[in-house]
Amino acid sequence: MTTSELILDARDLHAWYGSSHVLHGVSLQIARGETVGLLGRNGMGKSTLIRTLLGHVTQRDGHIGLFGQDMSKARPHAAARLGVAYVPEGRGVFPNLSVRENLLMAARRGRDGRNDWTFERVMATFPRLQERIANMGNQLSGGEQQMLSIGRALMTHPELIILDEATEGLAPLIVAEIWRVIAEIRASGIATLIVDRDWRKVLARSDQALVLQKGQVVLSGRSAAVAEDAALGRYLGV
Ligand SMILES: Nc1ncnc2c1ncn2[C@@H]1O[C@H](COP(=O)(O)OP(=O)(O)OP(=O)(O)O)[C@@H](O)[C@H]1O
Repeated sequence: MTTSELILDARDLHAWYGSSHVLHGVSLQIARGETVGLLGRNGMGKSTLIRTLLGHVTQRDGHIGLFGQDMSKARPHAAARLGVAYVPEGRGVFPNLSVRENLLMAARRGRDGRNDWTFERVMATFPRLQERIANMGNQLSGGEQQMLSIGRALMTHPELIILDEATEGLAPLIVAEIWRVIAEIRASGIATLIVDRDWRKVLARSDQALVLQKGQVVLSGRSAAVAEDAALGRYLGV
């Protein structure tokens, strides 16, 4: 893979919370349109890695390249302007705006002028949201809010969507619905970084995967190979 195909090129990342050293030299590359799974037990550094990539962890070291730009010292929001949409667990919805307003407010063209994720397409992708179109954000169930968050991310025409525990705590039917949408996003050519407790699904639906243990990458590669690795169960505690 040539460097120019990489939309994210993070190398040797370290992160600290005060004196606590949490990431110990993590590298992560994502190519255009690629789906990457990020696995690891609780507290191993997955969210910290994402927050570091987005510039939210200020005590950090290492290189972060995004679309060929050096973002190592960038502030939060700079990544969003470049086309990275972050869908944090159960957040990102305006409670006092309707579903329609939440979506329309997020709308903007992609960096290359793309406008293929229209309001109508998002509605067609999430039939449940269509039924709730006039409801306020705070009248939605947790699953509907999560869908709305993903819908808002799509309306920004991102190059990369980061989904941190998008299915956490949701009913099985809703979880299945979200995985269906994740597959649709993948098929549409948007790169994704996915954190989810269901490691089997993550590995079955991603191109590459990496497993974190105590802030270090202990296993990485093609997802199919990671799924077959004898050490996987030990790292995930399953
Ligand atoms: N704001 C914070 N201040 C101090 N320590 C933190 C903070 N956030 C996370 N940590 C610590 O950093 C380590 C990594 O946490 P992180 O949330 O990145 O793990 P994770 O793999 O995402 O796990 P989880 O699935 O539980 O969120 C843990 O030891 C955690 O206690």
